[in-house]
Amino acid sequence: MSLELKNPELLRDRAYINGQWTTAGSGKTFEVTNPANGEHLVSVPDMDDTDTRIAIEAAEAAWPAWRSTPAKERANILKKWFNLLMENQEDLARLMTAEQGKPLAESRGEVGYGASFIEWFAEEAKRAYGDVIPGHGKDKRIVVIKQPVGVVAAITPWNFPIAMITRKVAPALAAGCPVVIKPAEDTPLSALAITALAEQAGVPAGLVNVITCSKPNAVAVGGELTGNPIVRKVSFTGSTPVGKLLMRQASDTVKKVSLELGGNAPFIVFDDADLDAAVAGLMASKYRNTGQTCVCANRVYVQSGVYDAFVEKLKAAVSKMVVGAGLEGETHQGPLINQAALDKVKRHIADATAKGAKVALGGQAHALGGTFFEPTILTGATQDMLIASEETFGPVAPLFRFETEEDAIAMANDSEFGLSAYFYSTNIHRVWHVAEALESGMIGVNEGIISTEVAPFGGVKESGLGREGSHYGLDEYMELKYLCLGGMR
Ligand SMILES: NC(=O)c1ccc[n+]([C@@H]2O[C@H](COP(=O)([O-])OP(=O)(O)OC[C@H]3O[C@@H](n4cnc5c(N)ncnc54)[C@H](O)[C@@H]3O)[C@@H](O)[C@H]2O)c1
Ligand SMILES: O=C[C@H](O)CS(=O)(=O)O
Repeated sequence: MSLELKNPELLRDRAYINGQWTTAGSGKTFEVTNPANGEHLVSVPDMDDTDTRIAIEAAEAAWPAWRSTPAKERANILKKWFNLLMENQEDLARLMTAEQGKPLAESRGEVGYGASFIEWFAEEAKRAYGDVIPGHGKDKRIVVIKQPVGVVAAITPWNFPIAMITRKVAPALAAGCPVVIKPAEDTPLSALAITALAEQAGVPAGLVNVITCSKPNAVAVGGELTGNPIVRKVSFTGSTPVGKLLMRQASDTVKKVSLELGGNAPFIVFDDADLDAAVAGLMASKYRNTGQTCVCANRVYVQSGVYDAFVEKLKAAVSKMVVGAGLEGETHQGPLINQAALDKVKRHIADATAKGAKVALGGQAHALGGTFFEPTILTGATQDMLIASEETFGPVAPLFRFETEEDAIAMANDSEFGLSAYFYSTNIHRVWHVAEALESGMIGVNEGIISTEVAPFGGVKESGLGREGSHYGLDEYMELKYLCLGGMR
C-alpha cells in the first residue's frame, strides 16, 4: 500500500546515531508491518548492544555543548521542531495509522498531543529556577541551582508512537540532556520520522539518537541502556513487569528512573450522575485506540439504581462504532496491535463468561478478520474475574453493579495499579470524598479524557514513578545542587 505521503523523506529505513542515518553494525534488519492487513511497510536496522554503546558515547560527547547552550536557544530549536511536527501532521498521522493501526483521526490527534509536549517544554526550558535560602550563619550564603542530569535513555511503547517519545525527549532537551531512544519494535517509523524533523529543526548531532531493534534484541539494547554508567537517567513507558526489570538493572549504577507503567482504571457511575455524560466519557476512555491505552477505563462500576438504564444507553452508543482499517476511511476503531493482544481479549471474555458474566454486545472476533475485534460490553462482572485484576488492553467494557459509595471505593482500590480513575457524580460533597479516597495518580471527575501536557501525568503503586508533562516534568531531567558560600562578610 502506498502511504501517500506528501513528504516521502519522512519514511526512514535507517536508525539515527550521532547525526547520521545508519544501518546496524551487524547489517541485520527487521520488518515493520501494518496490523490492519499484515502488509510489509519497510525494514529497519535490528541494532544490538554494540550499536547502543556507540549511541550512548555520541550522546555523552554532544552533552557539554548542549548543556552550555543558553536556555532560550534550546527553546528556539524546540519551537522549530514543534512547528515542523504540526506542518507535517497529516503525513505523521498516516505513518502512525499504517504501523500502529489507530483510526486516522486519532493519529492526527496524537501528533498534536505529542507536539504539545515540545511546545510546552520549549517554554519550561527558560524556567528551570533555583533558590536562594537564608543562610544558617552570619557568614553563610545558600544557593540552590538546577543542572541537567546527563545522558538519558528513553524506552517507549507502541500504543502512542509519537507522544510517549516527545513526553520524554522534550523535557530532556529542554533541561539540557542528550537522549538515546529505543522505540517499540512495532512502531519505529513514527520515531524515525519525528527525528528527521528534529534534525531539520537544528537539533545538534548526538543530542537525539534512535536505536531500532527487534523484540529479541531489546534485552541486549536495554541491558546496555540500563547498565552503561554513562547513562544517568532511564525513562521508561511500558508494562509493569518490564518496568520492574529495567528498574532492577538500573539500580546497579544508581540511575535516576522514571516509570510510566500499566493501569487498571476504575470508572464509577453513581446514581446522581448525568448518565449521558457518563456514557460519553466511557466511550472516550474505554474505546480510544481500540482500548489500548494505559488510562483506559478497565472496570466500570455502576450503582444499582441506574445500572439498567446505563447499560441500555451504553449499548446504543457502542453499536454505532465503525470498525475498520484507518487508512481506508473514517473509522472509530482499528485492529489490535498483534495476535497476543487479541488472544488476551478473548481470554478475558472467556474467563468472565465462565464466571457468570453475560455478553450484552459484541464479544466476538470481527468479521474483518485479522486482529479486528467487536467493541464489547459485558454485564454481571465480578471482582474474581481476570478482567477485574488485569489490564485488558482491548475494546471490552465489563460492567460491575455496586450498592454503596464505600463498596465502590473499596472495589476501585482493590488493585496493585493506580494510574488513572474516573467517576461521575453531581454531588460536590461526594466528589471531594471520592476523589480523595481513590488510590490513583490521576482522576477524571465527570470527564473521560484527562491527558494534557499542562498537567502531571503519572501513577502510584505499581503504575509507576515520577510525572511527565506540566512544570513537574522538567525536574525529572534535572539534578539539584546546593552551594554553601562561607566566610562571607
Ligand atoms: N503509564 C503510561 O504512561 C503508559 C503509556 C503507554 C503504555 N503503558 C503500558 O505499556 C504496556 C503496553 O505497552 P507495551 O506492550 O509496548 O509494553 P512493553 O513493556 O512490552 O514494551 C515497552 C517497551 O519496552 C521494550 N522492552 C520490552 N522488554 C524489554 C527489555 N527486557 N529491555 C529493554 N526494553 C524492553 C519494548 O521493546 C518497548 O519498546 C501496557 O501495560 C500499558 O499500560 C503505560
Ligand atoms: O497509553 C498511555 C498514554 O499515556 C495515554 S494518553 O495518550 O497519554 O492519554
